[in-house]
Amino acid sequence: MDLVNHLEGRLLFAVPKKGRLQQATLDLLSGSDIQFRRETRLDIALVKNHPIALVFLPAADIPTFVGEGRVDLGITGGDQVAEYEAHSPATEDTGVEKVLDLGFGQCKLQVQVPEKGEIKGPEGLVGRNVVTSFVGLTEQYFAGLEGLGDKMVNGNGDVPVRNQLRTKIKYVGGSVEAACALGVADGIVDLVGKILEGWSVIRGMLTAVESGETMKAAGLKAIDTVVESTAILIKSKHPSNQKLVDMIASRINGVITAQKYVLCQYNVDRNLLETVTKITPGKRAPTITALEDPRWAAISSMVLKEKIASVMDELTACGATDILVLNIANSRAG
Ligand SMILES: Nc1ncnc2c1ncn2[C@@H]1O[C@H](COP(=O)(O)OP(=O)(O)OP(=O)(O)O)[C@@H](O)[C@H]1O
Ligand SMILES: O=P(O)(O)OC[C@H]1O[C@H](OP(=O)(O)OP(=O)(O)O)[C@H](O)[C@@H]1O
Repeated sequence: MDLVNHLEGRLLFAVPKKGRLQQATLDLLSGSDIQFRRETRLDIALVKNHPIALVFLPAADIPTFVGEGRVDLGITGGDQVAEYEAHSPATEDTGVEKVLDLGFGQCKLQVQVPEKGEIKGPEGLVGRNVVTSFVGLTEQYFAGLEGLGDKMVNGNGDVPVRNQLRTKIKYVGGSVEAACALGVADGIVDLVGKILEGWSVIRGMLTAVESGETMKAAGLKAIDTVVESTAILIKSKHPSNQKLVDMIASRINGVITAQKYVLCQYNVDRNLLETVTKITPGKRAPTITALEDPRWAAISSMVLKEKIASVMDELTACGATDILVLNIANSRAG
């Protein structure tokens, strides 16, 4: 099939073609009932049930395609958007707009140095060699450290900040963590992932901790954070079909909300209504239904998944009974 001729009239939606964000993105599309079949080796897939074409691109390239208005919508890391913005400042027609934070792909872009080396803080890297895949953000960061922060304008004959920096910043496309051991760098600026740790009894919620496995394995330690990131849905300044963009954003938001919340149902003596509704206030307000026994009421309320165990403990302690927790398949909120 000549795919290019089938793109006419379709909203172009860029999704990561590989890597850490791909599976969660595909799960979101499936939860949003965006149906497609991707032919082997093809980076464009036509959506069967909407006038949309998915374009599979490297996460790092998605902000450029969206920012230049070649693609209407995209899912990528907030770090990639920040990097794009560091070297391509937005104009009236170019640049990306953030639509939704998607919550997955949590990571931090950090300054790292050899654990056993002499450099203790980021100032120790000024004037030295730094290797990264995020050149724009790293230049901005060291410009700040070197006191060049307010001279970052490239136009009007100003010397680009890159040429004024004393720190030498070099680009590599991957395996950044090897640069110090190989003698190419004194320090690096690289991503450190976050993983869900599990239930914290102390905090009464699910907690995420830094993974840092790659960093530790390479004998490095983090000495500062340049940017924190999660996956985001972005759109171009003038999308070809704003109505469709709104529909997709609303569907994706529904899936994310459904993943974050559970529905908690229980019965309670009406005298306790004021107390228990403070424990389960819901997103807007809890639903209170009358029971056959006029002294009792049934309550139904959305509760953050990460808090449900402590909420159930509190409800039980207050005298609520028949507490049920149900998963939410999908949702739409106002
Ligand atoms: N360890 C990690 N934990 C969580 N999220 C990460 C991690 N590493 C990267 N990410 C997120 O995923 C995005 C894509 O990174 P990833 O390395 O998977 O891309 P890729 O397209 O496979 O690139 P490459 O070929 O350079 O590895 C990053 O921009 C970041 O937002
Ligand atoms: O904190 P961790 O969970 O160990 O993850 C961090 C690593 O993940 C990313 O690399 P990736 O594995 O995508 O490969 P790359 O080095 O080729 O970019 C990043 O660049 C780090 O090297």
